[in-house]
Amino acid sequence: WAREASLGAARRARLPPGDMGWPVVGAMWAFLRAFKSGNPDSFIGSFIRRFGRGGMYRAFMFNCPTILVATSDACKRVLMDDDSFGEGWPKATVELIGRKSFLTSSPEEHRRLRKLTAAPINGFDALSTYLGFIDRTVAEALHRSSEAGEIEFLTELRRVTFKVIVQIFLTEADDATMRELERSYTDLNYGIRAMAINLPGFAFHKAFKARKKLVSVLQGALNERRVATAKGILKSNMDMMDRLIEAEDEHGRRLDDEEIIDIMVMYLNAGHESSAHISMWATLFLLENPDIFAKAKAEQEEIIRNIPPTQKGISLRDFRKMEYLSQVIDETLRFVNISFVSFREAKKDVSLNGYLIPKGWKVQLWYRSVHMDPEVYPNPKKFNPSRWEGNTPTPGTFLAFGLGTRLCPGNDLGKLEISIFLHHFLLGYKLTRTNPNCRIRYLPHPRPVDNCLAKITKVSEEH
Ligand code: HEM
Repeated sequence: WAREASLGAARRARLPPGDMGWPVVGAMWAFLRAFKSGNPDSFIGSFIRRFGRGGMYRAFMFNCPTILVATSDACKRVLMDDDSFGEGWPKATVELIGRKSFLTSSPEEHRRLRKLTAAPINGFDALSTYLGFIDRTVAEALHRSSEAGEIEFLTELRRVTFKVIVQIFLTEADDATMRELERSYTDLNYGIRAMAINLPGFAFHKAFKARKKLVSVLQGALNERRVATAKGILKSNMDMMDRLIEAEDEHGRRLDDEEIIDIMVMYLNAGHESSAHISMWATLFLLENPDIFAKAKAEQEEIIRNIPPTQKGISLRDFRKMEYLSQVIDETLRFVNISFVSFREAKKDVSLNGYLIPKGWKVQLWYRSVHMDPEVYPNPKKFNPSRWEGNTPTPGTFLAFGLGTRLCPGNDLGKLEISIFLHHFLLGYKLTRTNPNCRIRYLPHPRPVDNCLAKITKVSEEH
């Protein structure tokens, strides 16, 4: 109320409709209740019901006055306007991912570091470099899982995608380091969308301890690199940590340890969670829809038939031929909404759709609402990969990877990993869930609470 009052009557009258909720907690209870009840759309639904379909609402969330934006056009305008909007992530996310990561860097620093880090993970050449490693890692993991009896399918997938991102960022990490990092990331993630309450029993507290462990492991790796460089030990292959150590800005300034570590913490996290979750969901949707499964499998069989006998494994060209599989993945991304919301902050007073977004207020971009809007996606609750056939989405309607200068730099890599996993799965394996009707938890990402307990069985001898 105090934050609204300080705007003055004229500016207050231009705020979008909404309600600041209960003192201190604001709309957080309603948000958590909706996500824990298994019906996350009921949160924005309650604003629509009370204040109309305008798509912009005011609320108090994560301890800040906030404008919720839930239409594709308004999301696009915020995402494309870097002069008016900067990053505005909640305190918990910034504390856990790192104050010197992309989440808080200045626009110039962000541009520079993004260029440095995105080039080695994107584009034809970069992806060709990783394809063989991804292919082998996926094939081995599926084979191992099929011999292991009951497994947590999601946990196995997270191990696969984590191995890939560690290979790119920290090539020489040994198994013990990998395991330590992996365990800490599980705890870190559970705190990322929580309130920043650093008291025992709260998700943030455990996550903060996990961050400390991650920092100490990465600091150890960084120290080793610096010692090796000082001794003049040269490596033949540079990984991302080497690139970050070597990087200089136009004044010759290098990144300090804290900056390198925060960028690594961010990339190692962003680079494995989403790909693993989407691989799991795509597999489950394929199994629930036998006709879609059959069509996707037929496409993969056709691709395999056309691989020349001299070629080992699949190539990037084969991956580009996976048109229907790409539709299955896009539909999974739309349907699951792994990044259901993104956060910005107004750098100045902004007028949008006739409403005021006051300077300093947070802006939440509800990607989930855009993907579930029946005017954008008819029958949105139906999993229908064919809706993507011949359909290039208009900008702002498909936000699975964001948009604008913060567009996900790992979008192609993520899709490649998911495609390779599904390629192997469709051709050679079957999955039987232990609890097919297991409850779904929506925070921090949608997943069955049992992490998808299942048995994987081989159906083809070729695998
Ligand atoms: C299916 C897989 C993935 C999904 C759905 C996904 C989704 C997203 C989304 C929605 C954003 C933008 C957030 C915003 O609007 O501010 C984003 C940013 C980001 N993603 Fe991804 N991502 C995926 C895979 C990856 C991979 C494989 C990597 C690493 C190689 C990665 C690294 C990042 C980074 C570093 C950012 C921050 C970019 C910036 O602020 O400039 N992501 N991702």
